[in-house]
Amino acid sequence: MIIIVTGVSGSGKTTLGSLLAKNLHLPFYDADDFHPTANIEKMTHGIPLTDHDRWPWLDHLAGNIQKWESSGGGILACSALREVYRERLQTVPDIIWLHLKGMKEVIAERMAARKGHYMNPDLLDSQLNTWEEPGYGYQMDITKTPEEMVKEVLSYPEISQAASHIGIIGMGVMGKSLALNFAEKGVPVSVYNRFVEGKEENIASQFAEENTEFPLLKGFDDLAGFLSSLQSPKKILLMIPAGAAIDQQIAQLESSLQAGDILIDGGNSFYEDSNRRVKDLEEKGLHFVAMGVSGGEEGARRGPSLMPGGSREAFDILAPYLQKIAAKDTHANPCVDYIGPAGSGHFIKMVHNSIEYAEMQALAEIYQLMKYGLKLTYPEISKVLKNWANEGLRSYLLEITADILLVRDGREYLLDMVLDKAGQKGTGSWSLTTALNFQVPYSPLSEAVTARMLSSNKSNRVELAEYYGHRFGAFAEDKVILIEKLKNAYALTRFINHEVGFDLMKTVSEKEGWNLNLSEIARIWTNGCIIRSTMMEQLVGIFKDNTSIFTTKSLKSKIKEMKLDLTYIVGLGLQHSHALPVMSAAANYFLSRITTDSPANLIQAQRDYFGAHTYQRKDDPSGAFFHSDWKASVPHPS
Ligand SMILES: NC(=O)C1=CN([C@@H]2O[C@H](COP(=O)(O)OP(=O)(O)OC[C@H]3O[C@@H](n4cnc5c(N)ncnc54)[C@H](OP(=O)(O)O)[C@@H]3O)[C@@H](O)[C@H]2O)C=CC1
Ligand SMILES: O=C(CO)[C@H](O)[C@H](O)COP(=O)(O)O
Repeated sequence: MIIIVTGVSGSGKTTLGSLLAKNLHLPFYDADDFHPTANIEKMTHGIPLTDHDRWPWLDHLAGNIQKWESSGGGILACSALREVYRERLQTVPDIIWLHLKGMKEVIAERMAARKGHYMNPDLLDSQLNTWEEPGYGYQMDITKTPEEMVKEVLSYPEISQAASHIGIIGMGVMGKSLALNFAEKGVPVSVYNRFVEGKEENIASQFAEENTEFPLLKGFDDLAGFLSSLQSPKKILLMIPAGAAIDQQIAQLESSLQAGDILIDGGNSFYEDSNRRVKDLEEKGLHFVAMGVSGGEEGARRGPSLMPGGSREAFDILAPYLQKIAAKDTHANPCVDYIGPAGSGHFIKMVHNSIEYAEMQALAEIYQLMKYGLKLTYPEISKVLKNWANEGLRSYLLEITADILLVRDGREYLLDMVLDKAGQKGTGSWSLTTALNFQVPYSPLSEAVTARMLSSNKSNRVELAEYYGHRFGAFAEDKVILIEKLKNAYALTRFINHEVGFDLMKTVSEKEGWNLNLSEIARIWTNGCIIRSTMMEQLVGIFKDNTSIFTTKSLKSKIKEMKLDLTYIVGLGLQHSHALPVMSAAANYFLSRITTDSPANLIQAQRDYFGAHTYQRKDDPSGAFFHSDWKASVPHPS
């Protein structure tokens, strides 16, 4: 939405425009700020501008208007005294013109009261003489207060009924937060939630009513009304559960959409479903953008990490909007970029979540070791984690864990009241099946999923704990030394978790021909998402020059040092009956990756013994396959 406030100098364009911008959450621009120095010099000295002076300035503004419109709109205060000037600015359709009108005396008084403005009050006569009365737009009486004028403007049909740039379906945790994020960035947004009689009624309209500070947010409880409120091409973001709900929602929408309209699935859909949907909808002339969204409720509201894949053409249309709502990296660049074709955006979100699972499990293991092994109190553990954050291990998950440990429920810690059965919705398990399908070793990350499964069978655990008399053992070692070793063990586990996830992305990208940019993915994950961390910032540089964390020269000596502590901690923990699924799998994974002589020669021999599966020989570089009659060759004791 572009609104241009016109009128002679001193008529109150800047006051009304900036107040309106605040109310509509749109950026405000003052055309005076775009004048070249020569024009300012002239006006300061009371010399009227000629058309020759104005054309380059107007052309510059006209170009900006197009840019502002494509990135969600803006409000411009510009004298635009003559019709030819206004025509020059009319570079996008549907500009809303507000023309400020008032008596010369009132304007002169205001100009005289103005401090620090370069416009010489003597120019008022020249301005009034140049002014050509427009036959369109809204004529506004400047004797009203700016607040009264804003109220009046907000009731104009062009604004109150303006077509929305984005539509969101699904007013759950994420949909609501994203809607407010868009509205706050000045993007006109319509929202819709399904109507289930007696259960889910008027969710979207109520939501809009609860958020009247965003006049460009409109709520609809009927799908037809929602769809007709959207600008063409329609851009509809689905924030509903993955699976059948997405297919049903697409089926319900399809007949009302036109070629070129864009559907975006921002949920945690399985990427193979997204592969299919991108293809199916493309064949029907519709664009489908399968977009991973991370950051939870707070991220969605304040700035998520966004991973859009699928239709490139649609991404280019959506980019200005997504860039507005996304988190910003350390260089203030938005944490969003086109990921790749088909379901690649959902694929990397799935991998993100499996790293998330492993990072959470690693912290759970650290917490367990500190609580039962080191006998630290919750505030002590929290303090250690905060220190680690300040010593280079900062991550969102580490920080929230340090917070969680301090929360009380009456006299108890709330954490002690939380039932130890971990839930999961699918992305973790899908990552494992995908890794298996692509033959990518995934043990540390898969252990995190398995740990959640094991935790969920609480009654069986309780029964077996009693049966075997399981108790966590306490460590006798020096606490300070052990905490340092734990820190290194945790740090290396994190590198390994990320190596595993990025390795899956590298392999699938090569096999699917997606050309995923690992460094750019790391950049998108440096802010907004759940696995954001200082390590992720390091990975941006690492994946520019390396395809593996393990071959990064600058990390080699540190990794070697941390390896000693990881293996020590895993050994110590296991000896003291602490299950450490992710840390031990990480140690095993790393050792297996750096071993020259693996015992797999025995596996091959066994396979050949019982099934004639053949094997290759170390002393035959040709790679030929051999079979031996192992049984017949066993020397019998004489
Ligand atoms: N919560 C989080 O931290 C994150 C969630 N996600 C993903 O985003 C998506 C939405 O999550 P979230 O907002 O948390 O979920 P919620 O459960 O909070 O909201 C789900 C929304 O979908 C609607 N809905 C449910 N079933 C259907 C259906 N069959 N047809 C149409 N609408 C339906 C619900 O409407 P009603 O109220 O009528 O039931 C509700 O508005 C999911 O895919 C989730 O995995 C992604 C990143 C983070
Ligand atoms: O996508 C998310 C964050 O990025 C979800 O919040 C998270 O993955 C929840 O998944 P689960 O319920 O399986 O733990």
